[in-house]
Amino acid sequence: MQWTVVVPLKALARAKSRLSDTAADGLRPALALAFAQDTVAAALDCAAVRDVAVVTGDPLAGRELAALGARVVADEPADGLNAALAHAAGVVRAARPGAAVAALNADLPALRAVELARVLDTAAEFPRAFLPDAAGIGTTLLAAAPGRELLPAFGMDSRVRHRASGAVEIALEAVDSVRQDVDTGDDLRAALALGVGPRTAAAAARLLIPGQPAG
Ligand SMILES: Nc1nc2c(ncn2[C@@H]2O[C@H](COP(=O)(O)OP(=O)(O)OP(=O)(O)O)[C@@H](O)[C@H]2O)c(=O)[nH]1
Ligand SMILES: C=C(OP(=O)(O)O)C(=O)O
Repeated sequence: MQWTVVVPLKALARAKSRLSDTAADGLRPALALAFAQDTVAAALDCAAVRDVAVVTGDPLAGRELAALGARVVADEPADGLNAALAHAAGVVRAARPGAAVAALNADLPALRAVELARVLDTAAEFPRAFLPDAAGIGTTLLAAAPGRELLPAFGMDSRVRHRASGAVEIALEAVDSVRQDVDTGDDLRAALALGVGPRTAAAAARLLIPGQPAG
């Protein structure tokens, strides 16, 4: 099965507020964009991915991610993350009613195409499926097979809420790069240890992160 991956990205100026102790106000927008670029580039490189749609109202992010090959969907109805995902899934399905749709967070800078393919191939066995984040509390990917609504419930404690919604939890080993979202300085250190994409590596080099290898 080939998936349309929907990546939500809020305005860069407001993004990654929980990284404020690691990255100053002036550096966070570039860091958030770098995470999204490395996430989208890896998704586009994935054999199980047909195409990538980024749902964002940020003009710079929209231009940069379109340049990588993503389609940009307007951030409507301006009512938060889950509404934006439901809107984008609707736009995708309006054009291709049989589309398999997977929502993927934009903050996965260590994402590897082969690991994403394993997750999506497993998701294809179920009507709806999700992958918990590295912390075991949230969600990094929610997938809906053709003909199934996405029904996104991202946000606080989304692992419990996605499970309660009937989505099957994907329990794969060795897909750390798909689970390692970056919300805090510790998350960023964990992602750097896994190995991040080139844009995040360059952006992180401008931060002074204890424990980060030099060069
Ligand atoms: N299009 C869109 N994406 C959103 C919205 N809110 C959050 N996102 C994205 O959804 C994912 C998870 O978002 P959050 O954890 O709420 O925000 P964040 O910027 O990652 O981090 P914090 O500011 O620290 O909460 C990220 O990829 C965000 O960019 C929204 O209203 N619209
Ligand atoms: C929105 C989510 O991600 P984050 O950890 O970035 O808040 C989530 O886990 O549902």
